[in-house]
Amino acid sequence: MKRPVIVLTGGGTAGHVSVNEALIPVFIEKGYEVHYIGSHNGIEKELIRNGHKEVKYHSIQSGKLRRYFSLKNFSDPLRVGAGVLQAFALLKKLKPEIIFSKGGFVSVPVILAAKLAKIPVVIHESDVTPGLANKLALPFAKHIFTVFEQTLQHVPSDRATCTGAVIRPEIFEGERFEGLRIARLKGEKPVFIVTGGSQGSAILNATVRKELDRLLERFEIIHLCGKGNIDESLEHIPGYTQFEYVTEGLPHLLAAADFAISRAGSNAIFELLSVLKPMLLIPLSASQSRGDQLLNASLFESLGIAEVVEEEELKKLSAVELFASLVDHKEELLKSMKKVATTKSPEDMANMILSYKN
Ligand SMILES: CC(=O)N[C@H]1[C@@H](OP(=O)(O)OP(=O)(O)OC[C@H]2O[C@@H](n3ccc(=O)[nH]c3=O)[C@H](O)[C@@H]2O)O[C@H](CO)[C@@H](O)[C@@H]1O
Repeated sequence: MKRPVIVLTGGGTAGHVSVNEALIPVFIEKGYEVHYIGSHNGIEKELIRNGHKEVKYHSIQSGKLRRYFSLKNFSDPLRVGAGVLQAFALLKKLKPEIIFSKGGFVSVPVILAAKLAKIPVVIHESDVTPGLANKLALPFAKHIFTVFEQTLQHVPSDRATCTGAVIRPEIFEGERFEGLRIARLKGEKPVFIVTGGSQGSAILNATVRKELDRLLERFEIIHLCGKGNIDESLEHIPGYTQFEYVTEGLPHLLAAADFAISRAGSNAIFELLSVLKPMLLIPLSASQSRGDQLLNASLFESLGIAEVVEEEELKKLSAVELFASLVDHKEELLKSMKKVATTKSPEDMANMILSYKN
Protein backbone atom coordinates (compact mmCIF):
# COMPACT_ATOMS: atom_id res chain seq x y z
CA MET A 1 0.00 0.00 0.00
CA LYS A 2 1.31 3.48 -0.85
CA ARG A 3 2.34 5.47 2.19
CA PRO A 4 0.76 8.91 2.80
CA VAL A 5 3.06 11.79 1.83
CA ILE A 6 3.96 14.96 3.71
CA VAL A 7 6.13 17.80 2.37
CA LEU A 8 8.24 19.94 4.67
CA THR A 9 9.90 23.18 3.65
CA GLY A 10 11.95 25.96 5.22
CA GLY A 11 15.53 27.12 5.08
CA GLY A 12 18.11 29.80 4.60
CA THR A 13 19.39 29.53 8.18
CA ALA A 14 19.30 26.58 10.61
CA GLY A 15 16.58 28.33 12.62
CA HIS A 16 14.23 27.55 9.71
CA VAL A 17 15.18 23.85 9.71
CA SER A 18 15.46 22.68 13.33
CA VAL A 19 11.69 22.37 13.97
CA ASN A 20 11.40 20.30 10.80
CA GLU A 21 14.26 18.13 12.04
CA ALA A 22 12.38 17.52 15.30
CA LEU A 23 9.24 16.47 13.40
CA ILE A 24 10.80 14.18 10.77
CA PRO A 25 11.20 11.09 13.04
CA VAL A 26 7.60 11.47 14.22
CA PHE A 27 6.16 11.58 10.69
CA ILE A 28 8.32 8.58 9.69
CA GLU A 29 7.09 6.70 12.78
CA LYS A 30 3.51 7.51 11.75
CA GLY A 31 4.13 5.82 8.39
CA TYR A 32 4.57 8.97 6.27
CA GLU A 33 6.83 9.26 3.25
CA VAL A 34 8.60 12.54 4.08
CA HIS A 35 9.79 14.89 1.32
CA TYR A 36 11.68 18.14 1.88
CA ILE A 37 11.66 21.02 -0.60
CA GLY A 38 14.61 23.34 -0.10
CA SER A 39 17.10 25.40 -2.06
CA HIS A 40 20.14 24.26 -4.04
CA ASN A 41 22.72 25.83 -1.74
CA GLY A 42 21.05 26.58 1.61
CA ILE A 43 22.02 25.04 4.95
CA GLU A 44 18.76 23.01 4.82
CA LYS A 45 20.22 20.84 2.05
CA GLU A 46 23.26 19.86 4.13
CA LEU A 47 21.28 19.36 7.36
CA ILE A 48 18.56 17.22 5.78
CA ARG A 49 20.75 15.25 3.35
CA ASN A 50 23.39 14.44 5.99
CA GLY A 51 21.19 14.08 9.04
CA HIS A 52 18.00 12.48 7.67
CA LYS A 53 18.79 9.89 5.01
CA GLU A 54 15.21 8.60 5.10
CA VAL A 55 13.88 11.95 3.74
CA LYS A 56 13.81 12.69 0.01
CA TYR A 57 15.29 16.16 -0.58
CA HIS A 58 14.24 18.18 -3.65
CA SER A 59 16.04 21.38 -4.64
CA ILE A 60 14.19 24.26 -6.28
CA GLN A 61 15.14 27.78 -7.37
CA SER A 62 14.33 30.55 -4.96
CA GLY A 63 15.01 34.25 -4.75
CA LYS A 64 16.21 36.02 -1.64
CA LEU A 65 13.77 38.50 -0.12
CA ARG A 66 15.88 41.55 0.60
CA ARG A 67 14.99 44.67 2.51
CA TYR A 68 17.80 46.57 0.81
CA PHE A 69 18.72 47.51 -2.77
CA SER A 70 20.58 44.93 -4.85
CA LEU A 71 20.69 44.28 -8.60
CA LYS A 72 19.55 40.76 -7.75
CA ASN A 73 16.22 42.26 -6.69
CA PHE A 74 15.45 42.33 -10.43
CA SER A 75 16.48 38.75 -11.25
CA ASP A 76 15.20 37.09 -8.09
CA PRO A 77 11.47 37.41 -8.93
CA LEU A 78 12.25 35.33 -12.05
CA ARG A 79 13.91 32.70 -9.86
CA VAL A 80 10.90 32.68 -7.51
CA GLY A 81 8.70 32.19 -10.59
CA ALA A 82 10.87 29.27 -11.73
CA GLY A 83 10.73 27.88 -8.18
CA VAL A 84 6.92 28.01 -8.20
CA LEU A 85 6.82 25.99 -11.44
CA GLN A 86 9.31 23.44 -10.08
CA ALA A 87 7.45 23.13 -6.76
CA PHE A 88 4.11 22.83 -8.59
CA ALA A 89 5.42 19.96 -10.72
CA LEU A 90 6.77 18.23 -7.60
CA LEU A 91 3.53 18.63 -5.66
CA LYS A 92 1.48 17.29 -8.57
CA LYS A 93 3.74 14.21 -8.62
CA LEU A 94 4.05 13.68 -4.85
CA LYS A 95 0.42 14.47 -3.95
CA PRO A 96 1.12 15.30 -0.27
CA GLU A 97 -1.73 15.35 2.22
CA ILE A 98 -0.33 18.54 3.72
CA ILE A 99 2.68 20.90 3.60
CA PHE A 100 4.41 22.20 6.72
CA SER A 101 6.47 25.35 6.30
CA LYS A 102 8.97 26.69 8.78
CA GLY A 103 9.59 29.87 6.77
CA GLY A 104 12.67 31.33 5.15
CA PHE A 105 12.72 32.53 1.57
CA VAL A 106 12.74 29.07 -0.03
CA SER A 107 9.29 28.41 1.42
CA VAL A 108 7.65 31.19 -0.65
CA PRO A 109 7.57 29.38 -4.05
CA VAL A 110 6.44 26.18 -2.32
CA ILE A 111 3.50 27.95 -0.68
CA LEU A 112 2.45 29.67 -3.90
CA ALA A 113 2.62 26.32 -5.72
CA ALA A 114 0.60 24.66 -2.95
CA LYS A 115 -2.13 27.24 -3.45
CA LEU A 116 -2.22 26.46 -7.20
CA ALA A 117 -2.21 22.70 -6.51
CA LYS A 118 -4.90 23.10 -3.79
CA ILE A 119 -2.82 21.41 -1.10
CA PRO A 120 -3.25 22.68 2.48
CA VAL A 121 -0.31 24.50 4.01
CA VAL A 122 0.32 25.14 7.71
CA ILE A 123 3.13 27.40 8.83
CA HIS A 124 5.18 27.91 11.97
CA GLU A 125 6.59 31.21 13.21
CA SER A 126 9.36 31.06 15.83
CA ASP A 127 9.82 34.77 16.44
CA VAL A 128 7.57 37.35 18.09
CA THR A 129 6.85 39.09 14.77
CA PRO A 130 6.50 37.11 11.53
CA GLY A 131 9.45 37.05 9.15
CA LEU A 132 9.02 38.35 5.60
CA ALA A 133 8.52 34.88 4.06
CA ASN A 134 5.87 33.94 6.61
CA LYS A 135 4.16 37.33 6.16
CA LEU A 136 3.81 36.56 2.45
CA ALA A 137 2.56 33.09 3.31
CA LEU A 138 -0.12 34.22 5.80
CA PRO A 139 -2.99 34.66 3.28
CA PHE A 140 -2.38 31.16 1.91
CA ALA A 141 -1.94 29.29 5.19
CA LYS A 142 -4.72 27.12 6.53
CA HIS A 143 -3.28 27.56 10.02
CA ILE A 144 -0.40 29.36 11.72
CA PHE A 145 1.44 28.02 14.77
CA THR A 146 3.39 30.42 16.93
CA VAL A 147 5.98 30.02 19.65
CA PHE A 148 5.14 33.27 21.44
CA GLU A 149 1.66 34.22 22.68
CA GLN A 150 2.38 37.84 21.57
CA THR A 151 2.68 36.74 17.93
CA LEU A 152 -1.07 36.12 17.81
CA GLN A 153 -1.52 39.93 17.55
CA HIS A 154 0.42 39.94 14.29
CA VAL A 155 -1.37 37.09 12.45
CA PRO A 156 -5.05 36.33 11.65
CA SER A 157 -6.14 35.19 15.12
CA ASP A 158 -8.99 32.96 13.85
CA ARG A 159 -6.39 30.80 12.06
CA ALA A 160 -3.62 30.78 14.64
CA THR A 161 -2.57 28.81 17.73
CA CYS A 162 0.31 29.43 20.11
CA THR A 163 1.99 26.06 20.61
CA GLY A 164 5.28 27.09 22.22
CA ALA A 165 8.64 25.95 20.93
CA VAL A 166 9.29 22.50 19.48
CA ILE A 167 12.64 21.14 20.57
CA ARG A 168 14.60 18.33 18.88
CA PRO A 169 14.47 15.43 21.41
CA GLU A 170 18.20 14.74 21.07
CA ILE A 171 18.91 18.14 22.66
CA PHE A 172 17.91 16.52 26.00
CA GLU A 173 20.15 13.50 25.51
CA GLY A 174 23.59 15.04 25.97
CA GLU A 175 26.15 13.74 28.45
CA ARG A 176 28.44 16.15 30.26
CA PHE A 177 31.45 13.85 30.25
CA GLU A 178 31.15 13.25 26.49
CA GLY A 179 30.80 17.01 25.90
CA LEU A 180 33.95 17.73 27.90
CA ARG A 181 35.79 15.02 25.95
CA ILE A 182 34.68 16.45 22.57
CA ALA A 183 35.69 19.96 23.64
CA ARG A 184 38.93 18.75 25.30
CA LEU A 185 38.02 20.56 28.54
CA LYS A 186 38.59 19.54 32.15
CA GLY A 187 35.34 20.91 33.59
CA GLU A 188 37.13 22.16 36.70
CA LYS A 189 36.04 25.79 36.18
CA PRO A 190 32.56 27.00 35.12
CA VAL A 191 32.09 26.02 31.46
CA PHE A 192 30.51 28.55 29.08
CA ILE A 193 29.10 27.77 25.65
CA VAL A 194 29.23 30.84 23.39
CA THR A 195 26.99 30.60 20.35
CA GLY A 196 26.31 33.11 17.62
CA GLY A 197 23.34 31.16 16.16
CA SER A 198 23.63 29.04 13.08
CA GLN A 199 25.88 31.48 11.24
CA GLY A 200 28.11 32.64 14.07
CA SER A 201 28.34 36.25 15.19
CA ALA A 202 31.29 38.56 14.52
CA ILE A 203 30.54 40.69 17.58
CA LEU A 204 30.31 37.70 19.95
CA ASN A 205 33.49 36.24 18.48
CA ALA A 206 35.36 39.53 18.99
CA THR A 207 34.02 39.97 22.53
CA VAL A 208 35.28 36.56 23.65
CA ARG A 209 38.62 36.68 21.87
CA LYS A 210 39.51 40.21 22.98
CA GLU A 211 39.64 39.16 26.63
CA LEU A 212 40.40 35.48 26.17
CA ASP A 213 43.39 35.28 28.53
CA ARG A 214 41.52 36.91 31.39
CA LEU A 215 38.38 34.85 30.75
CA LEU A 216 40.36 31.61 30.82
CA GLU A 217 41.78 32.42 34.26
CA ARG A 218 38.24 31.84 35.62
CA PHE A 219 36.25 29.93 33.02
CA GLU A 220 36.46 27.31 30.28
CA ILE A 221 34.88 28.15 26.92
CA ILE A 222 33.23 26.20 24.12
CA HIS A 223 32.93 28.64 21.22
CA LEU A 224 30.54 27.97 18.30
CA CYS A 225 31.92 30.67 16.04
CA GLY A 226 30.27 29.99 12.64
CA LYS A 227 31.55 28.84 9.26
CA GLY A 228 34.90 30.33 8.26
CA ASN A 229 35.38 32.00 11.65
CA ILE A 230 37.94 29.73 13.36
CA ASP A 231 40.91 31.76 14.55
CA GLU A 232 43.89 29.48 13.84
CA SER A 233 46.12 31.42 16.23
CA LEU A 234 43.82 30.38 19.10
CA GLU A 235 43.79 26.65 18.34
CA HIS A 236 45.24 24.39 21.09
CA ILE A 237 44.79 26.91 23.93
CA PRO A 238 43.90 24.92 27.08
CA GLY A 239 40.37 25.67 28.24
CA TYR A 240 39.19 27.17 24.91
CA THR A 241 37.80 25.18 21.97
CA GLN A 242 36.34 26.59 18.78
CA PHE A 243 33.87 24.85 16.46
CA GLU A 244 32.53 26.27 13.20
CA TYR A 245 29.19 24.46 13.42
CA VAL A 246 28.32 21.36 15.41
CA THR A 247 25.71 18.78 14.44
CA GLU A 248 25.55 15.48 16.41
CA GLY A 249 27.86 16.73 19.17
CA LEU A 250 25.68 19.71 20.15
CA PRO A 251 23.61 17.98 22.90
CA HIS A 252 26.84 16.82 24.59
CA LEU A 253 28.42 20.28 24.39
CA LEU A 254 25.26 21.77 25.91
CA ALA A 255 25.40 19.19 28.71
CA ALA A 256 29.04 20.10 29.36
CA ALA A 257 28.20 23.81 29.64
CA ASP A 258 27.08 25.42 32.89
CA PHE A 259 26.22 28.78 31.24
CA ALA A 260 25.52 30.19 27.79
CA ILE A 261 26.28 33.43 25.99
CA SER A 262 24.12 33.55 22.88
CA ARG A 263 22.52 35.51 20.09
CA ALA A 264 18.74 35.61 20.63
CA GLY A 265 17.51 33.44 17.74
CA SER A 266 14.27 31.78 18.82
CA ASN A 267 15.25 28.11 18.48
CA ALA A 268 18.60 28.60 20.17
CA ILE A 269 17.18 30.36 23.23
CA PHE A 270 14.35 27.87 23.73
CA GLU A 271 16.86 25.02 23.48
CA LEU A 272 18.99 26.72 26.16
CA LEU A 273 15.90 27.25 28.30
CA SER A 274 14.79 23.64 27.97
CA VAL A 275 18.17 22.31 29.12
CA LEU A 276 18.27 24.96 31.88
CA LYS A 277 21.40 26.92 30.95
CA PRO A 278 21.48 30.35 32.58
CA MET A 279 22.01 32.62 29.59
CA LEU A 280 23.21 36.05 28.62
CA LEU A 281 21.65 37.14 25.33
CA ILE A 282 23.17 39.59 22.88
CA PRO A 283 20.41 40.16 20.31
CA LEU A 284 21.09 41.08 16.69
CA SER A 285 20.52 44.83 16.43
CA ALA A 286 17.61 46.51 14.63
CA SER A 287 20.03 47.99 12.09
CA GLN A 288 20.89 44.48 10.84
CA SER A 289 17.46 42.82 11.09
CA ARG A 290 13.76 43.46 11.59
CA GLY A 291 14.44 43.48 15.33
CA ASP A 292 13.08 39.99 16.02
CA GLN A 293 15.96 39.04 18.33
CA LEU A 294 15.51 42.24 20.36
CA LEU A 295 11.90 41.23 21.01
CA ASN A 296 12.80 37.59 21.78
CA ALA A 297 15.48 38.75 24.22
CA SER A 298 13.35 41.35 25.95
CA LEU A 299 10.59 38.80 26.56
CA PHE A 300 13.10 36.38 28.09
CA GLU A 301 14.50 39.19 30.22
CA SER A 302 11.03 40.23 31.40
CA LEU A 303 10.40 36.65 32.55
CA GLY A 304 13.65 36.70 34.51
CA ILE A 305 15.07 33.80 32.49
CA ALA A 306 17.92 35.61 30.73
CA GLU A 307 20.28 38.53 31.13
CA VAL A 308 20.41 40.78 28.08
CA VAL A 309 23.03 43.18 26.78
CA GLU A 310 22.47 45.07 23.54
CA GLU A 311 25.29 45.35 21.00
CA GLU A 312 25.79 49.06 21.63
CA GLU A 313 26.35 48.52 25.37
CA LEU A 314 28.50 45.46 24.79
CA LYS A 315 31.37 47.52 23.42
CA LYS A 316 31.58 49.42 26.72
CA LEU A 317 31.50 46.39 29.02
CA SER A 318 34.09 43.90 30.15
CA ALA A 319 33.47 40.33 28.98
CA VAL A 320 34.88 38.98 32.25
CA GLU A 321 32.31 40.96 34.22
CA LEU A 322 29.47 39.80 31.96
CA PHE A 323 30.47 36.14 32.34
CA ALA A 324 30.86 36.62 36.11
CA SER A 325 27.45 38.29 36.41
CA LEU A 326 25.82 35.16 35.00
CA VAL A 327 27.64 33.02 37.58
CA ASP A 328 26.47 35.39 40.34
CA HIS A 329 22.82 35.26 39.20
CA LYS A 330 22.74 31.53 38.46
CA GLU A 331 20.29 30.56 41.21
CA GLU A 332 17.70 33.30 40.45
CA LEU A 333 17.83 32.57 36.74
CA LEU A 334 17.44 28.81 37.28
CA LYS A 335 14.52 29.34 39.64
CA SER A 336 12.64 31.42 37.03
CA MET A 337 13.59 29.07 34.19
CA LYS A 338 12.14 26.07 36.02
CA LYS A 339 8.78 27.89 36.35
CA VAL A 340 8.35 28.51 32.62
CA ALA A 341 6.74 25.61 30.82
CA THR A 342 7.29 26.29 27.17
CA THR A 343 7.81 23.41 24.85
CA LYS A 344 5.51 21.28 22.78
CA SER A 345 6.56 17.70 22.13
CA PRO A 346 7.28 16.92 18.48
CA GLU A 347 4.60 14.17 18.70
CA ASP A 348 1.89 16.66 19.80
CA MET A 349 3.02 19.21 17.21
CA ALA A 350 2.90 16.59 14.43
CA ASN A 351 -0.65 15.63 15.45
CA MET A 352 -1.71 19.29 15.36
CA ILE A 353 -0.21 19.68 11.88
CA LEU A 354 -1.96 16.55 10.58
CA SER A 355 -5.31 17.73 11.92
CA TYR A 356 -5.30 20.33 9.08
CA LYS A 357 -4.84 17.88 6.20
CA ASN A 358 -7.64 17.54 3.64
C1 LIG B 1 20.65 36.22 11.54
C2 LIG B 1 19.25 35.71 11.52
O1 LIG B 1 18.51 35.93 10.59
N1 LIG B 1 18.85 35.03 12.59
C3 LIG B 1 17.52 34.47 12.70
C4 LIG B 1 17.61 32.97 12.48
O2 LIG B 1 18.57 32.55 13.43
P1 LIG B 1 19.32 31.16 13.39
O3 LIG B 1 19.23 30.50 12.06
O4 LIG B 1 20.65 31.35 13.99
O5 LIG B 1 18.34 30.31 14.29
P2 LIG B 1 18.17 30.05 15.82
O6 LIG B 1 19.09 30.84 16.65
O7 LIG B 1 16.70 30.14 16.07
O8 LIG B 1 18.57 28.52 15.88
C5 LIG B 1 19.85 28.09 15.57
C6 LIG B 1 19.77 26.61 15.44
O9 LIG B 1 21.03 26.15 15.00
C7 LIG B 1 21.46 25.13 15.86
N2 LIG B 1 22.94 25.12 15.88
C8 LIG B 1 23.64 26.29 16.05
C9 LIG B 1 25.03 26.27 16.07
C10 LIG B 1 25.67 25.02 15.92
O10 LIG B 1 26.90 24.91 15.91
N3 LIG B 1 24.92 23.90 15.75
C11 LIG B 1 23.55 23.91 15.72
O11 LIG B 1 22.90 22.87 15.56
C12 LIG B 1 20.85 25.46 17.20
O12 LIG B 1 20.83 24.31 18.01
C13 LIG B 1 19.47 25.96 16.79
O13 LIG B 1 18.56 24.90 16.61
O14 LIG B 1 16.33 32.36 12.69
C14 LIG B 1 15.75 32.57 13.99
C15 LIG B 1 14.41 31.82 14.04
O15 LIG B 1 13.53 32.29 13.07
C16 LIG B 1 15.60 34.07 14.27
O16 LIG B 1 15.12 34.23 15.60
C17 LIG B 1 16.95 34.74 14.09
O17 LIG B 1 16.82 36.13 14.28
